[in-house]
Amino acid sequence: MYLVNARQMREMDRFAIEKIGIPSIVLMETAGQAVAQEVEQRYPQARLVVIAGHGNNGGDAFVLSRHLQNRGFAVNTWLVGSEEKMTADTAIAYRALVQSRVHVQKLTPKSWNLFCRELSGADVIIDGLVGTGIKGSLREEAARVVMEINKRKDRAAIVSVDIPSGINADNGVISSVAVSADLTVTFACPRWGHFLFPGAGHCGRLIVRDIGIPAWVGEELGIKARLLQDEFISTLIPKRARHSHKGSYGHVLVIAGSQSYVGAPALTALGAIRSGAGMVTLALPESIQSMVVGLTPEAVYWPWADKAGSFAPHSWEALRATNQPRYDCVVVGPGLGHEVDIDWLKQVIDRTSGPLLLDADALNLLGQDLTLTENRMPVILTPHPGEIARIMKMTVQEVEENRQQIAVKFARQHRVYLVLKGTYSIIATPQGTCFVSPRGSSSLAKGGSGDVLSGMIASFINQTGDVLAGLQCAVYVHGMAGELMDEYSGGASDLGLWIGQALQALAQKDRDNHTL
Ligand SMILES: NC(=O)C1=CN([C@@H]2O[C@H](COP(=O)(O)OP(=O)(O)OC[C@H]3O[C@@H](n4cnc5c(N)ncnc54)[C@H](O)[C@@H]3O)[C@@H](O)[C@H]2O)[C@@H](O)CC1
Ligand SMILES: Nc1ncnc2c1ncn2[C@@H]1O[C@H](COP(=O)(O)OP(=O)(O)O)[C@@H](O)[C@H]1O
Ligand SMILES: [K+]
Repeated sequence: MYLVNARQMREMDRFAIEKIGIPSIVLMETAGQAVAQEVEQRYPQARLVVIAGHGNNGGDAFVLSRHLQNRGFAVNTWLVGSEEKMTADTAIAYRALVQSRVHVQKLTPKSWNLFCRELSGADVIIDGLVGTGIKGSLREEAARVVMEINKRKDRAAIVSVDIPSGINADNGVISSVAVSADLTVTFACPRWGHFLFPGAGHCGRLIVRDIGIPAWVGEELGIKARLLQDEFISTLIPKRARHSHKGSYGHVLVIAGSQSYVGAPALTALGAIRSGAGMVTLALPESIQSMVVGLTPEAVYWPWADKAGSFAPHSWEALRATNQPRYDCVVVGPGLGHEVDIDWLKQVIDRTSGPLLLDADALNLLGQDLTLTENRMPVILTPHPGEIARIMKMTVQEVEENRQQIAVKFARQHRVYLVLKGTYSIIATPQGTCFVSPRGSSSLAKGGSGDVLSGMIASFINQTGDVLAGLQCAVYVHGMAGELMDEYSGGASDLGLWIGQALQALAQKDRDNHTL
């Protein structure tokens, strides 16, 4: 499913109207009807207050008000704005509502108290004040209305049309206030503002409804961002064959760990093993090997020269041995600590082959010289916002406010695959496309979850035989596993169990899709 900004959504609309010939009023009617259906299904017999602005977001609200009234709901509809400023379609939707003998009240200083009383009597408040057309921060009257809506949050369900009013659909920024919705019903495809914070935190449950715009329009318009979904990921999950052996599922090499971070390599190995890797070799500083073995008996161990609990400067020479097996994907970084230097990393990069994933401390080293991976492909970087901020010499806040742009630009410029972790994780490719995973939970906001993810990525790259497919599977399944795990008690080392459950659920979905 495509993920768009406000301009791209307008282009999609225009394409549907001008090139396909769907009248704009039909799009509005379908959008309004879709929200009405969602409300009817979820809140039967609720007393409703519908709030409409004079833009097209308000037009959708007028349509849904008419349909819900016809369905027998008690609806009070308020216009916040003026009839003169209505768009052509909104004016049509407004006339149809009035001519259906529905009374629409206009918010004025005189009617303010009545408006507040009606809000207090509502079971459901529907917010059609402003949608993707917002400019800057909400004007005073709209901001006051939003604050009144939010005051009823405990007593009424709040449903936003398209996007909660006050959120910038391009970047999730809230300039002053925004509606805090329980349910948001959007149309055709989601907007970036639904997945970027702080706006994303105001959407509640997000429903995307088809309004008749064909999916291929996104491709026609060259939209490069997509939201990952169960249906798509379930087709990527590697199948297990009865007639197979450990070599069938790839060999992951993890070069990681130090005395202070004994668990990190074990968690990376766990991520790989619990997501189906055939073989995992752990290259560790010699002195910590005996401790890690107890944590991961499935791995093969490769002790490298040690200096005070970290990799010794020349430990990479282990890679010189001519009889070393071929590794299908190499992960470098988890728990390396600060003792290894950039020359060590350079040697490791130059002397290994196949897909290379740099995580954690390897990313900090890479920040000193971004040309290190220039001659190596494919390279995967998995920074959290703090790591990419260090690499790019920005603040974490700057990163968080520009997640999409930073991920896409960095991946393109340095020709790497980049996973910008966090809520919600973004996968960006060297070709400039990007994918957002809606999956995840605060159960993952704990040390070690990222180590598990790097192992999962390597394992899925090997099993799918494709870097992008491997990344998509790993990020998505990791997030799903987090959702299944208890938010409080689940730790990174418990993820293994939930990875299995997530994979089973996706595999079942794939089977269902192939059953007539
Ligand atoms: N394909 C789609 O997604 C469709 C979208 N439609 C709706 O159309 C909406 C976009 O319509 P518009 O482009 O008319 O824009 P909106 O209705 O979202 O916003 C523009 C209106 O909001 C007011 N406004 C803008 N900034 C404001 C601020 N800071 N404070 C207070 N008021 C402000 C403007 O004066 C104008 O009246 C979508 O959000 C959606 O609800 C539907 O009508 C049909 C199809
Ligand atoms: N609140 C959250 N919601 C969704 N995913 C989260 C959340 N917190 C953390 N994660 C995910 O957990 C992982 C944490 O990685 P990272 O910060 O590198 O941890 P560590 O280095 O301790 O292993 C990332 O994949 C991130 O996207
Ligand atoms: K809205």
